Amino acid sequence: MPGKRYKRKGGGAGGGEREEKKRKTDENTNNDGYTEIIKENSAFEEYYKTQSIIPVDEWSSFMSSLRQPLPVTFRITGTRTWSQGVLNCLEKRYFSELKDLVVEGEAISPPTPLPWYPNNLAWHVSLSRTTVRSSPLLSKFHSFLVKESNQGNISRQEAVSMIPPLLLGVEPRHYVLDMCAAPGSKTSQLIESLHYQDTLESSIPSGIVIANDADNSRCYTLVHQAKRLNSPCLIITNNDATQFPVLYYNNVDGKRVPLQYDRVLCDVPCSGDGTMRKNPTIWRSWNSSTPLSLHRLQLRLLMRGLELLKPGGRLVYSTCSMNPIEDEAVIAGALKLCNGSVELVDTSSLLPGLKRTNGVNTWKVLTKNGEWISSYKETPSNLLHTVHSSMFPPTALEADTYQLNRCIRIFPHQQDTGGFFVALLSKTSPLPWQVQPSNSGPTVKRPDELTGRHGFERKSRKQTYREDPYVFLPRTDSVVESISSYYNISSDSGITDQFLTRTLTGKKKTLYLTSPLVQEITKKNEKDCKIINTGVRVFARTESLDSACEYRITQEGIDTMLPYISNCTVRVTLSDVIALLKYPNPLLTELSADTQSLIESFGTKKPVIFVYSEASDETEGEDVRIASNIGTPIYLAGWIARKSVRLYVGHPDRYHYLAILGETPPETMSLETQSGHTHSTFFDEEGPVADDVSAREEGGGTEKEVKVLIEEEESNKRTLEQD
Ligand SMILES: C[S@@+](CC[C@H](N)C(=O)[O-])C[C@H]1O[C@@H](n2cnc3c(N)ncnc32)[C@H](O)[C@@H]1O
Repeated sequence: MPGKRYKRKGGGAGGGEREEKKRKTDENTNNDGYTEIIKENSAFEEYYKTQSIIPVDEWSSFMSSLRQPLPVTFRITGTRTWSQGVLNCLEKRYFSELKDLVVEGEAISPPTPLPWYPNNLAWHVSLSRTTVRSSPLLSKFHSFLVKESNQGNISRQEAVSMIPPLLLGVEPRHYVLDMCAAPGSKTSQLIESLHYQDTLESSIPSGIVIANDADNSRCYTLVHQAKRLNSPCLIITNNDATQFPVLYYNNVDGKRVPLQYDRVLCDVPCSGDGTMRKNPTIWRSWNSSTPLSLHRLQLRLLMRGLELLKPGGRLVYSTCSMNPIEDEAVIAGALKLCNGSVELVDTSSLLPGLKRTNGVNTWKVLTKNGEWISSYKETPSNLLHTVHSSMFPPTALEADTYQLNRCIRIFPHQQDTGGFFVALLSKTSPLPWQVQPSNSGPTVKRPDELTGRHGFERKSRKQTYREDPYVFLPRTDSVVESISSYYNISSDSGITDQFLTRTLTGKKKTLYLTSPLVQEITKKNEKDCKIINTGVRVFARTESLDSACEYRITQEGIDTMLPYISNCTVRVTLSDVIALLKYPNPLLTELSADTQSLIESFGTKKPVIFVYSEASDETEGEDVRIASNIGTPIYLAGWIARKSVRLYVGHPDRYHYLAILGETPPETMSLETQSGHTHSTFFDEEGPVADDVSAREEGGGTEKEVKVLIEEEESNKRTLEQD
C-alpha cells in the first residue's frame, strides 16, 4: 500500500540536513514535487522516553514500527450466516489460490486471520499496490475486496479499533450506547453482536443500539455506515455526549422509566498519536499540549457514560492515543469520582492471542512551558487553567485500589498494528450522587465539574436544520392494512404497529420499520434528544397503477420482514437467479420452465421476493459445487410484470451475489459505488468519507438512497412500458 503523499515544502534545509531528512522519508519519493512526510519528531521521542511507558529494550522496535506503513486489515461484516457466506467464498475461492503464489520470483504472504478475532472474521493483508498489479490472481482478489467493500460485506478497519466492541460483549438483549460513534466502524460491530442470534424466524432482538456523535455531518456518515446492516434496533442521535440526555420509555408494566444501558462504548476524541502509521501528518503536528486540552473533555465523556450505565453494566473507554494523560489519568480521575462504585475488569483471559501491555501507575505532566511536573502542587499558578488535578497519577493507596494495570495499552511493534489504549469498567453500584437519599447516610452532590459550567464547556452547536418528523402509523392505517393483507402479516406479530414514515402530509413513499423499544424511545424523547435517523426502509411505493399491492418490499428490508410475511415468494433455479442478477429485465420466456410455471400460479403485476437456495436447485455437477459457497438462501426483491421480471437490487449487491455464485458480472455493470465514487486506495476504509449532509430527503433516507429510489422507480416505469 502506498504511503500518503504531501506536497514538498520549498527551500529550508541545507545540503547535509536535507540528506538526513531524505534518509528518514519513505523509499518511494516521487519526482513530481511530492514527497513522503518526514517521520521524525524529537519532542515526541523525548516525551515518550521520559514517560518510561515503553520498555527500554523495545524502544528501537517501537520507533521503527511507527515509521512503517500500516498493513491492511479488514473485517467481514454482517449477521452470522451472511458473514459466514462471504468468509466461505473468500477462503475457498481466493485464499486457497494465493497460498503458494510467487510473483516476480518472490513468495507472496497470503492473508492471515487476526488470531484474537473470533471465527476468523478479521484478516491481515500485507500486499503492496505494485505487487497486486503484477499478478492477475492478486488483481482478482483485490477486485473482489473492492466490490465486497462497496457492498458493505467487508469493512477495512484498523485491527486495534476492532478491540473495544469485542471487550464489551454485547448480547441481543442489551441496551447499548455508543457515545462518540462516527464514522461508525465500532457501531457496526455492536449492531452485529446485537443481531448475532438472528434467524429466519426472528430478526428483531429485544436490545437496542443508540449511536451518537456531536458532529452533525459525521452523523450522516454514521447513517450510511450503519445502514448497511439494516437494523430496526438502531437510533442515531446528534448530541453532546457530555450532556447526553436521560431517555425515557414505558417498561412492560407501563411505567415510565429512565433508560439505563447494559453496555456503553466511550471511544473518545483524542490526540491520535497511535494512528501515526496511518496518518503520517501526526509526525509533524504532534505536540504535548493537545492531550492536556483533551483530558477534561475525555473525563467528562467517561463520567457521563458511567452515570448512564446500569449498575451491573459494563463500559469500555478507548483512545487511539498512547499518552497516559488521555488514558490512565482519565480512568483514575473517574475511579476517584466514583468512589468504589466502578472498577476496572481484569481482561487478561479475554481475546487470547492479543499481545498487550498493562496500564501504568505513574507518569508525569509536561506543562505548556516545557516543564515536567509530578504533582498538581507543583503547577505554576499561571498554568492552573491548563493543568488539572485529575491529570496526575494516583497516590500509592489509590493505585492499590484502582488497579490501573488492568488497562490495556497496545504498542505498534507488538503485532504490527497502530497504537491503542482500552479499559473495561464495571459499575458495581449506583454512583455516589445517584444513591437514593436516605435518613441514614449523607447525600452526595454531583461534582460541579460535571455540570457543564466548570471548564468543560463546548460551544453550543448551531442547529442547522430540522429533522423530518417520525410518524408511527397505527395498524388501522390504510397503507398498513393493504401491506398486511398482501404480504399476509398477522396482527399478532405486533409488527403492524411498528411502521414509520417521515412525512406528515402527502403520499407515503417509504415505510420504515423499527423495533418496539426504538419506537417507544423515539416517540417519548424526540423533543429532548436530537434523533437523526432510525428504522429500516422496508417498503417503497410502486408507480404501477394496477399493481396487486401499492407497496413493494425493498432489498434492505427483506431480512427484517422475512419472519413476518408469507405468500410473496417465488423459488428460482440457479440459472434464473444468475439471469436476474445479470440483466435488467429478463423476459419470462427466458426463464426456466419450472420458474415460469411457478410465476404463472403466483400471478403478474405483483411485487415478489425471488428465492434461490441450494436445496431448491436441481442442477448437477459444477453448479452445485459453486452454489455450496452460499450457505444460506438468497432473497431478492423483485417485480413480476406481464412479460418480464426484474430485481430492485443495486449494482454492488448484484456484484456480491454473482461473486458468491461464482459468476463474472457483465462488463456493462459499473464498478462505481452508488455515490459515484470509484475506489482509489487499496480499498476504502470505514465507509465513505463524504458527508451525507442531504440525508433529510423525504423518507429520511440519504441523498444516495433517494437516488437509488429514483433509479429504481424509473426502471420500474420502463418495465411497465415494456408491458
Ligand atoms: C475517535 S472518534 C470515534 C470513532 C468511532 N467510535 C468509530 O469507531 O468509528 C471520536 C468522535 O467523537 C466525536 N465527539 C467529539 N466530542 C464529542 C462530544 N462532546 N460528544 C459526542 N461526540 C463527540 C467526534 O465527532 C468524533 O466523531
